[in-house]
Amino acid sequence: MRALSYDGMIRFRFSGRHVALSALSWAPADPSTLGRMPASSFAPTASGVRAHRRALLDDARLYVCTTARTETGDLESFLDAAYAGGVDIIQLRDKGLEARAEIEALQVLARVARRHGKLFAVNDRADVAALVGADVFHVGQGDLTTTQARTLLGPDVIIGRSTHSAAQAAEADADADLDYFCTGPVWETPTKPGRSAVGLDPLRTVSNLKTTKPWFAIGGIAPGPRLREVTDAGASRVVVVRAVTEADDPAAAAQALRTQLD
Ligand SMILES: Cc1ncc(COP(=O)(O)OP(=O)(O)O)c(N)n1
Ligand SMILES: Cc1ncsc1CCOP(=O)(O)O
Ligand SMILES: [Mg+2]
Repeated sequence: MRALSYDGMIRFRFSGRHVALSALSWAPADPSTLGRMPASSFAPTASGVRAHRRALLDDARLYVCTTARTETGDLESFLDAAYAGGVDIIQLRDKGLEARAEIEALQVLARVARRHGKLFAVNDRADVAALVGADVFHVGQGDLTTTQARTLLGPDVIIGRSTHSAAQAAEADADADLDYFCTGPVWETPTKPGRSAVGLDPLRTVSNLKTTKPWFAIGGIAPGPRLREVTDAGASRVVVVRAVTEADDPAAAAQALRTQLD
């Protein structure tokens, strides 16, 4: 592996292929300070990368998480269809993948996202997010702290967190190093077994908080009455899994959700 400096970015060459680490124009932290860096240590770079990603996040309405679709072998065509149908952000969320397979699937996702001028996200693993130059990194309540994630990824990566109550959402909104948060699961879902539904009330509360950050409702959302309940409760952005990943026509499913959200 060879590191090359390039226009303020660092590219690593893996067996002839380049992976851009677009977030790495910041000074790496002293490992002894890991977990104790103040938010102000992470001034955005002058690259414009963060501003561009933030602008795309601010406009985002529809966020999809997908597996690597190993059984069907149609990851690239699925991603193309989902973005073409109006999905703004796609996250690879495949708990069964080992790191190398995850990186390979993310390289496909990165390529398709670039083709569409959209954002792509990595779940849970900051090392993987750094290696693939992720636009977005998502953490749950028990994952890395925001400070730990920022220390590893730098200022340009969009960071989001799952919340399961209005109190956690308020805390996320007040976290200077977080860019967005998600609240749910609104309904119980087989996609996140063991996580109880929070219902619509937290959405109403969060909506009344007049939060400063973009936030998404998640969990059991589908086009039609369920999405209407969510928007009536005050959410204007949603994350879905099955509604798009299990659709016969993912582009049409995404379009149906987008039309209802816009
Ligand atoms: C966009 C988005 N929202 C919520 C989650 C769930 O994150 P988490 O609670 O950490 O659960 P896992 O996905 O890690 O099982 C997410 N991944 N993405
Ligand atoms: C990852 C995650 N976290 C909370 S709910 C959920 C899954 C939502 O999946 P679906 O849209 O299929 O109900
Ligand atoms: Mg997680």
